[in-house]
Amino acid sequence: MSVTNVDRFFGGGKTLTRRERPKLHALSDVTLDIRRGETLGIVGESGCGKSTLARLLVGLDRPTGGTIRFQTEDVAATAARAPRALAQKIQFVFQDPVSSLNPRKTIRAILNAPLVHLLGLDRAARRKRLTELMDSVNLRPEFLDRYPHEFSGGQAQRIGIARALAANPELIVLDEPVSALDVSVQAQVLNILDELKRGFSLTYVFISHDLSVIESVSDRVVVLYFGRIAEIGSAGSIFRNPRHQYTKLLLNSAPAPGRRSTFAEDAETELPDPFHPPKGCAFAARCPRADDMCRASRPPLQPAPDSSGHLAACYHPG
Ligand SMILES: Nc1ncnc2c1ncn2[C@@H]1O[C@H](COP(=O)(O)OP(=O)(O)OP(=O)(O)O)[C@@H](O)[C@H]1O
Repeated sequence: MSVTNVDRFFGGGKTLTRRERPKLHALSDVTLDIRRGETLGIVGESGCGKSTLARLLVGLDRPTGGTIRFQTEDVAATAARAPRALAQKIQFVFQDPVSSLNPRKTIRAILNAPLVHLLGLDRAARRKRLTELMDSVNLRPEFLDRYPHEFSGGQAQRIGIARALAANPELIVLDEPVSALDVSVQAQVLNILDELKRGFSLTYVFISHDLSVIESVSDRVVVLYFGRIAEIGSAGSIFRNPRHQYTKLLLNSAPAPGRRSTFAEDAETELPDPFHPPKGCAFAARCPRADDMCRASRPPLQPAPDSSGHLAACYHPG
């Protein structure tokens, strides 16, 4: 998937009395590639645009600028013209496992829907696939006739994962898939995701505000700050050698190893006004190294000198 110069703002336009309606910049100028077979982690504190990006990647929303292509197709155009074809390739797992499942439907009905509507399987093929799906998320087939409220959070999230897997997608976007779960259950779900990824040659975009989760699952990591990419690189490089001062601050304030803390607890969370984004670096007001240049102009994403593919939008990296 290629995301090129993507913007998403909300609001804008004119009121009835022709006054300018303010524009909220949720995402600005986001460019990144998602490579086949990788887990791309996207991390950032609340309000930085993670969920907005997730919705754009799966075609639930369309960018106000820029393009998102999956293989050769424009995601927003395919979502409008052939949503089922898109859903066969790209799936989504939500944060809140229980409320993302229809409470009035049994698990069998929930899992059957994509098998009928996306794959057009006959009854015998569906029965076989249902057993395989339940098995792949370590749930007993007897559970098929139960309702979502009868499951624990971890079990419900495994059903959410089985539902995403049902149509044999190539890419799964997981938006905070373990954030609502207890830590012990998180590990279980992360292990299942890892096994599924290898077993079915999947590609994941894994969104979380939790540094320790992102560190444990990602091949590459994107750090979002205030709707822009602050830094992107291999997980090893980001966690061992962060270049953006924002990432450094986060890592320094998070206890390692097994850092359990998350952004909201660690960093001061006051962000610039999203209706009036600053001219320069959005992190300048919080940054120990900020100078006049940082406040006057926005630093572009620039590669590290070691040609590792690690980019940071910072005038004073490293
Ligand atoms: N439909 C919408 N209308 C107006 N503003 C929106 C809408 N969706 C998101 N926003 C705004 O866009 C910004 C980014 O929100 P988003 O939900 O993508 O952040 P997030 O990083 O996922 O945060 P959280 O982890 O709290 O969900 C926020 O300022 C949010 O208020």
